[in-house]
Amino acid sequence: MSGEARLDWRARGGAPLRGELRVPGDKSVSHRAVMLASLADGVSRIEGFLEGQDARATEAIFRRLGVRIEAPAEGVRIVRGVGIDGLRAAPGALDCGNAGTAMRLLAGLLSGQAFESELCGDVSLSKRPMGRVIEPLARMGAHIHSAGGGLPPLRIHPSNELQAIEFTADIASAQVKSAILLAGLYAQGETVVHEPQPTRDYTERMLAAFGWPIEFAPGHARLRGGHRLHAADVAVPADFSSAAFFLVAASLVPGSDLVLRRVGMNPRRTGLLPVLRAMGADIAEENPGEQGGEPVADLRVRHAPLHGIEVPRAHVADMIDEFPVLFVAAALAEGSTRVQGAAELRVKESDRIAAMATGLRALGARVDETPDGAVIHGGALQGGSVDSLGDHRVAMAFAVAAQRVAGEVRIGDVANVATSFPGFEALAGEAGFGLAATPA
Ligand SMILES: O=C(O)C1=C[C@@H](OP(=O)(O)O)[C@@H](O)[C@H](O)C1
Ligand SMILES: C=C(OP(=O)(O)O)C(=O)O
Repeated sequence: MSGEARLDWRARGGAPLRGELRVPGDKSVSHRAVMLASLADGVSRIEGFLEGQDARATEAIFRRLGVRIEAPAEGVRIVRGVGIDGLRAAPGALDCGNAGTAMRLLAGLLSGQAFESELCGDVSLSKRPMGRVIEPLARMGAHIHSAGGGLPPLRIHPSNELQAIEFTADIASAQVKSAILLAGLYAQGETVVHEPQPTRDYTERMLAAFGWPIEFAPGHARLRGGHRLHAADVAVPADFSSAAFFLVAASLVPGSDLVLRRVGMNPRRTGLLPVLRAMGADIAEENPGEQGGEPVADLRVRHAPLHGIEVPRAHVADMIDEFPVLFVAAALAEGSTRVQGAAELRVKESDRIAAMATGLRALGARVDETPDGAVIHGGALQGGSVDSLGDHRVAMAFAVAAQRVAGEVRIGDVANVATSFPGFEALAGEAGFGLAATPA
């Protein structure tokens, strides 16, 4: 989060990736579990909670808003819900750290409260667009003021009563959809959201699990205000987006054979799988099951030569956080890979198209950037220095690239990996990565 010492990595090819591992809990599910458990009547237990800075930022905010949350063991939270109208004002700004999900979902949820609040974030979050939630929430009657140009910090003034809207989104964003649905809990009438492409549906699924009447199908959701949430236990699956780094690394490193245990397989998250398979990857889904209402499976990945493809636009929203590591797979594949329809990557924790293109070029790759994607020409990479720009997924993607590089890759500004994947270095090292932290 903001203010932490800068850290770099030195990464180089290690051993083939072998064995079994379990990546930490899903970030999207962890944020939502704390939010809904806090607003529920009764005591909820969350297991598999992500002990990463993003999810902990949300947890800390709800504590400040008057919710008692105990942490009896790693990954476990006992949340004593205060009821749908039980939050109380907190003095000073509520710090969302690096988490866009926290800020956008809270903008919706706090719009429905009878008190004023302020949301702030770190340097990266302070550059991310909030107009996409401010504008529809204003149509519902919310009063949100941004510091300027739709950027954080956001000051949310109480409004007398929110009115439901029917909203047709022009960007595929689960955060925008969720902000509107959470405001809709407090609105008069029926709130409806239509999306240009279906996005992750955790808010909808979890509202249903906490007993709020909601109708949803891919690309559409509708609910009415005026109900109550009932405490529920949440078992958070392992985060597919964290597993993705190992799926690509094991595909790339000869001799690898790795099993990733109990990975969340919500179809709105697994778009990378058909794309990697179309590139030649050997990934098997074993022991399919269900955990906390979400599909899960063990993923067994073995080394296989990859070749370039045109990434179908239809998969973009379902793999939106996996593009940094997909760029790495493409740079080490045979032939070229084209990514289109992914302009959203430019407004994540960094401009992920520019960050990946610049870093891959520093390692000798040819990458042609376009406004909404890139053409990545595959080949061999060499050692060099890259800057993650403080973006956790860019940092981990380059650690993956280094496993197939002749020479050392120095990766700058990696402390934010702890936002989504605490313990990445240790887990990656156990699996066979050559990776060491070094003070910058
Ligand atoms: O709703 C969520 O939990 C998220 C939605 C996505 O963002 P957008 O809604 O901005 O696409 C994703 O990139 C982010 O990591 C988590
Ligand atoms: C975009 C991401 O998260 P957020 O928007 O919550 O910062 C991410 O984790 O890749």
